[in-house]
Amino acid sequence: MKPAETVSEARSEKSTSGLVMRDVNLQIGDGEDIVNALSDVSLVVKPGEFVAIVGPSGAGKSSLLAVAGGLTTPTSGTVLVAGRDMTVAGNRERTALRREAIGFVFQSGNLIPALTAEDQLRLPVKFGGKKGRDPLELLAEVGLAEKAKRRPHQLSGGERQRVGIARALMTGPSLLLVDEPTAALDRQRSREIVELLARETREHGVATIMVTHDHDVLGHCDTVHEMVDGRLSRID
Ligand SMILES: Nc1ncnc2c1ncn2[C@@H]1O[C@H](COP(=O)(O)OP(=O)(O)OP(=O)(O)O)[C@@H](O)[C@H]1O
Repeated sequence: MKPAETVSEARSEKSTSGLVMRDVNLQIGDGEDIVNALSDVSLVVKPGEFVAIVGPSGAGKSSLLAVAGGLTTPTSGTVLVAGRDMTVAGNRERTALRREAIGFVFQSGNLIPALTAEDQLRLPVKFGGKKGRDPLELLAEVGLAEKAKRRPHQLSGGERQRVGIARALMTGPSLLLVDEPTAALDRQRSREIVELLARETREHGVATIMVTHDHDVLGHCDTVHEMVDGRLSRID
C-alpha cells in the first residue's frame, strides 16, 4: 500500500502532461546478485522544462530513462507520462503510449543507414499511426533544410544528431528522453545540439530529460540532478 498522501499527490499531478515519477524503485537480478538500480527516485518534469541528469558510470541513469520511457517496469512506484500510469498499463497500451507520447534521442543519432533524413522522420509516424508534423518543416527547424535528401553517411556527427532530435519530435511527444547526445561531438557542436534541445523543449512545451557527462552544457538546463548509487538528488 502506498501512503495516502503519495497517492493523492500523484492524482493531483495527473493533469501534468510531462513526467511524474514517485518513489520509484528498480531492482535488477536476484538472490545475492541483486542491484538496486533505482532507489526511491521521485522526479517531476513539467511541459517546457529541461532537466539534466549527471552521475558516475553505473549510477542508474540509463535505468531511469528506461523506466521513464516505459521500456522497463519498476519494482515499485508510480510513473505517469502525459497523465497516464505506465506501471499499470498493459504491454500494448504501454507501446502505444511510448509511440504517441515519448521521443527518444540516442548517443549517435541511431539512424537507419539506407534512409534519407526526410525518410528517417517519416518512420515514427508510420509506426505510431498518429498524424505527425511536416518532416521538411521540422528539418528546417533543426537547421537541415538543405540536407533532407542526404543519407546518414553524407551528414556530419552533429547533423546526424539533429536528424535524431527531429525524428524524436515528429509525433509531438510530451516527454523527450535524451541519452548522452553530445558523446561523439566536439565542444562547439555539443553546445549547439544542447541549445537546440533547449529551444525545442521550450517552444513545443516538451518535458525533456537529458543524461550527460558533459558539464559544459548544463547551463542550458533548468535543473540539474545527480544520480549516485541509484539515488537522485537535485544539485542545481
Ligand atoms: N541487465 C542487468 N543485469 C544486472 N545488472 C544490471 C543490468 N542492467 C544494469 N545493471 C546494473 O544496474 C546499475 C545501474 O546501471 P545503469 O546502466 O542504469 O547505470 P548508468 O548510470 O546509466 O551507467 P553509464 O553511465 O555507465 O551508462 C549498475 O550497477 C548496473 O551494473
